[in-house]
Amino acid sequence: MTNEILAVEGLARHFAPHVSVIDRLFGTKPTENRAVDGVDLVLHKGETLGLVGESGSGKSTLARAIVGLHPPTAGVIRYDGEVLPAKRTRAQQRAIQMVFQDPYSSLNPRMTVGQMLAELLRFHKLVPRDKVRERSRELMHLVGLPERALGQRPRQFSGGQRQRVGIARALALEPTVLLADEPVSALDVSVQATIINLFADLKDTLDLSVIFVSHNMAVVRQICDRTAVMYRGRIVETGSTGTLFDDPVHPYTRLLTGSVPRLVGSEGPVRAEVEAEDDRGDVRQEVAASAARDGTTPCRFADRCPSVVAECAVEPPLLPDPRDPARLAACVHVPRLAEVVGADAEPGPT
Ligand SMILES: Nc1ncnc2c1ncn2[C@@H]1O[C@H](COP(=O)(O)OP(=O)(O)OP(=O)(O)O)[C@@H](O)[C@H]1O
Repeated sequence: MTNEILAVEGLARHFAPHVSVIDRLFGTKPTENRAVDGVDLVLHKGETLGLVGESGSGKSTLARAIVGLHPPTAGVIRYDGEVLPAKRTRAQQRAIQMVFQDPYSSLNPRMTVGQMLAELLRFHKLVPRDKVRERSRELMHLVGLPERALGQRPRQFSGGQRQRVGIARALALEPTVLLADEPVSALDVSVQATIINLFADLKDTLDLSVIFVSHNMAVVRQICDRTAVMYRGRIVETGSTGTLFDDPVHPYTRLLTGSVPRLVGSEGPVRAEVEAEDDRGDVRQEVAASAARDGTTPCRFADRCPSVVAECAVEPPLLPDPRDPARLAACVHVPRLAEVVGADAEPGPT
């Protein structure tokens, strides 16, 4: 008996390299972009899992792969225990839906909201034809928009209202898993809270399981049960949100979480970009030299890590079993850090 709704196993998504004029001139071979490079992750039923990391760490690519927009280079995605095939059935497509950062670019500007919803409901045969209007009205009610919104086009809405339309469109397909990719980062701060609250309400009302991708640590801290930290295509730490934020063990997580105000719901500036203090240049050079000499791959964070040591010339293994409820971190320091922070294991979500 498992309470997992989604599991990602060894997932990779690499992009072909961009060959520049300089590469052509000098005959150099650019390397492929390993945007997602061996991710193991589980999402439990009814849980909100935060996915954090700075820009370019691969969060959106991972989310898009899960929803089926990017075919994986390697690995599998399981939904309710079943491996999802390359070509998903309509029911499998419906089960995992995404809410995008910029709803404007994902909505057809020429169609009214009513037309968009009717098209989806009819295509997926979710309600009898004569019930389409009624279901559309229900969806407006669910996302807090008036029924008259059905007659309006995307440009007639404010940013927050457009995001509500984007959410209604995702919900029209009756998903059980919702991936929200930076759903509030394009909105005014005053509107962000209302959309966050809407997500929390919908999750409870509709019994959804949610992956919430965000730069905004304060929001993640507020709404996510567990959090996974991504760095250069890999998950470097996972744990229950409270523990991970209060006692981060991976140096990257420490920087990421330390760079934001502790106050939940704070409207202060939040930075996801982190810079390590550069006082370990000699060690970094030593790590790079020894990796080159021995043909090893250094830890991906070694070139920025404030805790870098000689052992970082060898990349730490991927996180162990993501089903382990204990907090996990892929770092050579973690056994030592874990000793310092005390008992590390904690019960997983039920
Ligand atoms: N379609 C694509 N083709 C080529 N490279 C891509 C594509 N999509 C993403 N990438 C690259 O993959 C890497 C990860 O990007 P991704 O958008 O997944 O990161 P992210 O963590 O979501 O960043 P952000 O928070 O800024 O959206 C980046 O180097 C990006 O340039």
